[in-house]
Amino acid sequence: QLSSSFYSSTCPNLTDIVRNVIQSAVANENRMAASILRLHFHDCFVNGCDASILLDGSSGEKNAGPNVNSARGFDVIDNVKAAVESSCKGVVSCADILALSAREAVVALRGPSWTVVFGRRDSTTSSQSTANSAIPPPSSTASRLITSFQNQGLSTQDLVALSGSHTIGQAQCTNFRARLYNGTSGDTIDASFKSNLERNCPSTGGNSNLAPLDLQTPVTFDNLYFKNLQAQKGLLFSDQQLFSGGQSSLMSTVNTYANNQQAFFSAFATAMVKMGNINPLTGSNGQIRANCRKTN
Ligand code: HEM
Ligand SMILES: [Ca+2]
Ligand SMILES: [Ca+2]
Repeated sequence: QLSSSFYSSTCPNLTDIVRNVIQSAVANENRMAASILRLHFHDCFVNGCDASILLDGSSGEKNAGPNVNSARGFDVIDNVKAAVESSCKGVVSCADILALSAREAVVALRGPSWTVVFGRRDSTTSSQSTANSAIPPPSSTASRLITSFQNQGLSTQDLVALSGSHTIGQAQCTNFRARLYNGTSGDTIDASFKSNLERNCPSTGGNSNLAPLDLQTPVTFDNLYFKNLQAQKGLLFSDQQLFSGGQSSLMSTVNTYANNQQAFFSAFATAMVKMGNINPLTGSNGQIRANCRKTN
């Protein structure tokens, strides 16, 4: 029941306002597009797309394992919200702002566009424990990834398409170190790719050192992520599992997207709309937060 025209009378310039703020944030730091896209994912997988991840508080989602010292871009979302509030006071939810910002972030790095539907409302709670259980870790096997996406109503095609988000952005050493030094059962990482990663990710220390999720084009939204997987050059164990985890439907979907960027773009757009529809608060449930970091 979300709708593309939800704000057409109450905030007719919403798209332009959000686009301007996101474009300038991405121009200032290309990686910010990736960080904003990831915030929308980490919101939607935890009690639906309700801006729960944006609430401050040490017992909330910001301090959950997948987010602490990792999720970023909250200041940019504050700037988007401030710009929206100055034209359309009290009408646009933080959850809708995040969904629209994610699309504008992808478009800013030359990725596909899609129609964003609106009408989500904001939660009054944030669940650290649900974030810890619902967001899959980078050590996930293919079957764990399938189950975790299935729990959100997302298919194996959606899993592979949405994982294509890792065509942009960075990951910290702590999230791929085990592959380099401990060896992960079933891992198939390319040997020279592995030695290159070891240079900036030592066996101890350097936990927050960064490596690009797509070693070829980390600031362009394209299909090279899938070609990397075919070459055993996915950065995270979970990335490589899509091609090498023994699930033939995942592997063949990776091949399809590696061979046809348009097929990836169209599946990504479809999957982003599906993800954005996970369990929204609507009608009189929840609220329109005045400040995305706090309940009213
Ligand atoms: C399939 C399961 C997934 C796993 C296990 C996973 C895991 C991760 C990890 C560990 C990082 C690096 C975080 C850090 O080192 O601070 C990361 C980054 C990222 N993830 Fe995922 N992710 C998954 C799916 C997704 C999805 C569905 C999206 C978006 C729709 C997404 C978007 C991103 C982006 C854009 C980044 C880079 C963020 C930045 O540079 O700030 N990921 N992911
Ligand atoms: Ca949420
Ligand atoms: Ca790329």
